Amino acid sequence: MRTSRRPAWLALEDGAVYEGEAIGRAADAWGEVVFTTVVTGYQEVLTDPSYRGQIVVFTQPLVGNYGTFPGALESSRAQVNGVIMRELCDLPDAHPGAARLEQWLVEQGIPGLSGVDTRALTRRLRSRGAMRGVISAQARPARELIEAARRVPGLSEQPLVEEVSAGEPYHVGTGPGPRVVVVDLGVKRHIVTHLVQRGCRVTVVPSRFTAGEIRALHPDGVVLSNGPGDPAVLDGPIATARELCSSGIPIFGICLGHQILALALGGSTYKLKFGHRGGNHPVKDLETGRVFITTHNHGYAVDEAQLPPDLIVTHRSLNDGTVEGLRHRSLPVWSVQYHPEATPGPQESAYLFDRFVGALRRAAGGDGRLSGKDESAGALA
Ligand SMILES: NC(=O)CC[C@H](N)C(=O)O
Repeated sequence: MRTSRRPAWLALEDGAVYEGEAIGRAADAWGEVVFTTVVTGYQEVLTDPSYRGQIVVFTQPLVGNYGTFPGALESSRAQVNGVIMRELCDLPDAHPGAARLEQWLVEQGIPGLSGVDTRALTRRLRSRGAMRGVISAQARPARELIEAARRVPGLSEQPLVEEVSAGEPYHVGTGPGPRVVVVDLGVKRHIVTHLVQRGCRVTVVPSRFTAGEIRALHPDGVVLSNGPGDPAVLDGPIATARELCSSGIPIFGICLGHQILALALGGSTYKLKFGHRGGNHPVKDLETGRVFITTHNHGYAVDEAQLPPDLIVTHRSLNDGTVEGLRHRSLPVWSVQYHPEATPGPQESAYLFDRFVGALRRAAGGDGRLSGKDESAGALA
């Protein structure tokens, strides 16, 4: 059972203040306050590096009810700046092999609030947009907290990708399949797992790696990973992606990687009002007509009105029409804005990994090298 019950507050930059109980690490936190509609998978959300710089509100009212597990981690540690929920639900004592969420939050150094009216908070974030905010368990005048929220740096002003990217390259998988370099902009573990499960030998490289350093690894294909923050400020990865595209290497961009590809090829991105975060977003694959229920975590999107003529929209959100997938007309370059690895969420978009790895296999199986031409583009389309 939880023993301490300390009041704590969330203040938003628009002047709203919500009261709850302090959970997790006893410390103040700040960040962009966003909500996710996932029902399960709270630990995957909290360890997803794309949430770096953000305080995450769960709309699901009960969080913690199946504990925490090492297998649910999307990176080596919790990445969010803070967490807000309606009820921190105690794990039943009899639950085998699991640890309590609150203890895990303390160990991971994540401050949070429970007991918050998350329906009212979510409605506010939906109507006014994602906002900067602070969490504090220190009794202070509301005005001070609101002013602190207004001083929180924006996502574009923080070196978030550098903070979460691997320091050094590492290898995963010894399979006989294609060699894939994953550019770690804040990669979720399950992206690598999906590649390894399909026989790939994966090398994960830091975001600072240049196109030349990546090509020196002789990859059959490159994955540009998900990651935190504003894609438009990432000059280094954008330049790397541009050079890789022109070299004809097959590339699959996921979420931040999708945005980087669009920017590298002459497109632009914009910030969504409150973003897409959840495990229940309908997306239509425009080339097959099928609709998938998908996992999302993005606050930015590719601007369809500014799309260069070489990029074709392949997937679209059925909630708000945003671009959710792209491919290049002639280069073997594909991307999706959402998360085919899911975790948490429905697994039905894993077909995108099949298509990518299948395209790499076919290209390598022909004349032994990758052509980079229409055949593989068609295979993934
Ligand atoms: N999951 C991601 O890769 C997120 C991409 C980007 N940081 C966004 O918020 O849109």
